[in-house]
Amino acid sequence: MLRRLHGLPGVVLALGLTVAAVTGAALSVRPALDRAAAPAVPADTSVAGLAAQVAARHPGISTIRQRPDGSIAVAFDDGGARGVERVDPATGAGLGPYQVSETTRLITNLHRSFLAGDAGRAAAGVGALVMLVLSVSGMALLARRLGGAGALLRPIRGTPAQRWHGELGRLAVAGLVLSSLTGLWMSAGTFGLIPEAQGIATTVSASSGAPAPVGTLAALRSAPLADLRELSFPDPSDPTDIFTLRTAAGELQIDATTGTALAFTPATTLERVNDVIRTLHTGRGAWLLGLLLGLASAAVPVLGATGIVMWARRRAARPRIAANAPVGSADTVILVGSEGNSTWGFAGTLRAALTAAGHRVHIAAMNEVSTAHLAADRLVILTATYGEGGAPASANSFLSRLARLDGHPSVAVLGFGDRNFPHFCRFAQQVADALEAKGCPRLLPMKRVDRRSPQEFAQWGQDLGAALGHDLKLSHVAEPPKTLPLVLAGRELYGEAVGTPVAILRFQAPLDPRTGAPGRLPTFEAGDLVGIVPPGDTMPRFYSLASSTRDGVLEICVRRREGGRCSTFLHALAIGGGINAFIRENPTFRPAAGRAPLILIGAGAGIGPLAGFVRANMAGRPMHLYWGGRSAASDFLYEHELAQHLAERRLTSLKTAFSRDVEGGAYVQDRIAADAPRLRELVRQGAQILVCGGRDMADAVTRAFEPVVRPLGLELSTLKSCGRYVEDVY
Ligand SMILES: Cc1cc2nc3c(=O)[nH]c(=O)nc-3n(C[C@H](O)[C@H](O)[C@H](O)COP(=O)(O)O)c2cc1C
Repeated sequence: MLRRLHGLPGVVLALGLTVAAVTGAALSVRPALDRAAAPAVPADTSVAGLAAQVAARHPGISTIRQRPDGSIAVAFDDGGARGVERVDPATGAGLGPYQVSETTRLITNLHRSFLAGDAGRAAAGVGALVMLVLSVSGMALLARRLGGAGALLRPIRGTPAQRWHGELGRLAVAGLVLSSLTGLWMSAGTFGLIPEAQGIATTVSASSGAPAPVGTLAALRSAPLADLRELSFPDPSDPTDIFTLRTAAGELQIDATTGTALAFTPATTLERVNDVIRTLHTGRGAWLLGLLLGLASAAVPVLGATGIVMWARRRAARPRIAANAPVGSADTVILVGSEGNSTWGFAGTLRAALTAAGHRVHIAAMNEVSTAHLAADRLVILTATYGEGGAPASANSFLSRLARLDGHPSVAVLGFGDRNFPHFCRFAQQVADALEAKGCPRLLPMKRVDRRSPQEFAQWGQDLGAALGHDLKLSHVAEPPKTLPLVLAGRELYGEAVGTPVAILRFQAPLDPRTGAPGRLPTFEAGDLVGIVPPGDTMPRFYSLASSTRDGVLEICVRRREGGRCSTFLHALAIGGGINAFIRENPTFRPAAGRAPLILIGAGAGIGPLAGFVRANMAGRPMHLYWGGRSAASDFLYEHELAQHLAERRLTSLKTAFSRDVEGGAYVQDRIAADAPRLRELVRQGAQILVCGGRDMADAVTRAFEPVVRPLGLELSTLKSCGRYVEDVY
């Protein structure tokens, strides 16, 4: 619901909102400029003083108006010479005609009505309402992603579009809510939806003698100029006409002959509210607020563009459920909990494999769960986890609905998540627990898939097949990747002597066959993943990238595994040999922005992305690398390059551990334990820790790191949840 409220309306109205916001941002600068240009109003000047000075020059003066920035405009009709003039509040001297520039007029009209009269004004009002809904629903969505309202200030992870959208959104939300609420109010006022402020009409009788000089009128002499909004002069042809002085407090009628106050009509509450709202919307009279509101509005085009990118991606990945077996006839029901939609893709692969094996399969979102679903023989649940271990969008009402339903199918739950989060697949665990508590027999123990690993999914498929009594081959290829050809340009081989053959492989784009010029590499950063599909296979294997596009090569470290189809293929590839590959962003595994130190920890081929981060560290940010191999003589990957980086200060320190060396014989976690005080100091300075390598090594590093941070009153789970301890583990 929230997403529907936020997504499509935002995309459809992005252009209109951008026009309103950009023009609003442009107008927001005016109050500050006007204020800088407006002459200062002297504290001791009275309305009478200024009126006398101006009246001496303009006998046909009709009004003196003070704008919120303090500038004064005088309207006059001096026997045919009519006009509006700006005057100096201190001397009453003319400062030239008062006029609004054509550009300002155009921007104002665009802002208020899209240059389309009443229809445009109504559209602007609707725009304000949409902006309000988008701001509030956007914050609610962000809170849900980050784990609740209390987590709204946490670092935002995801693709660049998601990060920009979230970061700018939370910076701008207060300004946008204020602008849209006040805009909505003003718009409602324009269309008479807010009752007009009804001043109490007072009938006064003024004396009809000769008017006294305006500078002598007592009621005007006692009115400070700073309070003036507008002073209307009496009509010279009507001897009984009066002066009307408007201030924030109300309206004062003044006898033109005696200068006495005849009646005072205080401003109504509604008038005061309107005043405040106008100030809050325009920043007139509050230039700093105006500038802040302008900044918030300036974020709208970026929010619109990133929002459209996110929406388009989600749409492209949206499940297309074709030929779904009716729930009543299905023996197997698959329920999906997803937010970013990738889990739907896995569910589609599972459904295809089960259908091929002769099952009748119905697939639906977890939020749709009903008694009919629970009447099937078996229920398979695939669900992601979000925020602080919470439910994804399509499953957020599942647990409460389930509690009200009857039925006991046998169940298998598969969680999709990311080990970098402190609550890995926690929602899937909650679902499995709830089903067990309900008395549903377990078809399989609950399993977890880390970062959409097709291998882990395939493994689970084998287990499910075994439980069902037939083969189940799940080869999941997330949205068929568009691969591009690459050719092997260089190779270094390590570790053969110690039984861990690891190759550093460097690929380039093939030469353009027509021009012979070097082809272009796709865009990637160190730490992103390259998917490589080995010949005769459909399932890609993913390798962490050790280089970025700027390095001019695509570099990976590949350990050859016994029976490993892709690693064997890559190790056997001759220079000039080709592969088909595609890039998958891995935005969670990147050095955070800033100059805080980085602690890079890896073992074996896990050094790849870490070496890439060091290579890119031209700015000399403090980087400390801990790396473990087997033998310094055989598998010290990047030895020479790292030595050079140390000399160039791209790398601050390097600690290695070689497990098979006679001297030393240590693992990377031993180095961490030995260096605890130094590492603790780095964490105290705000260091981010990036770990890359095998699961066992990562677990050992976690155990070694916990005592490092505990004396600081920190838990690794806290560091993980704010992106300061991230793992890329296989
Ligand atoms: C903002 C955000 C929060 C996440 N929170 C968690 C979490 O707390 N625990 C977890 O295991 N995975 C977490 N993940 C990872 C997702 O569950 C994982 O990427 C999943 O495969 C996404 O599936 P979907 O595309 O179907 O939504 C999070 C991902 C994002 C983008």
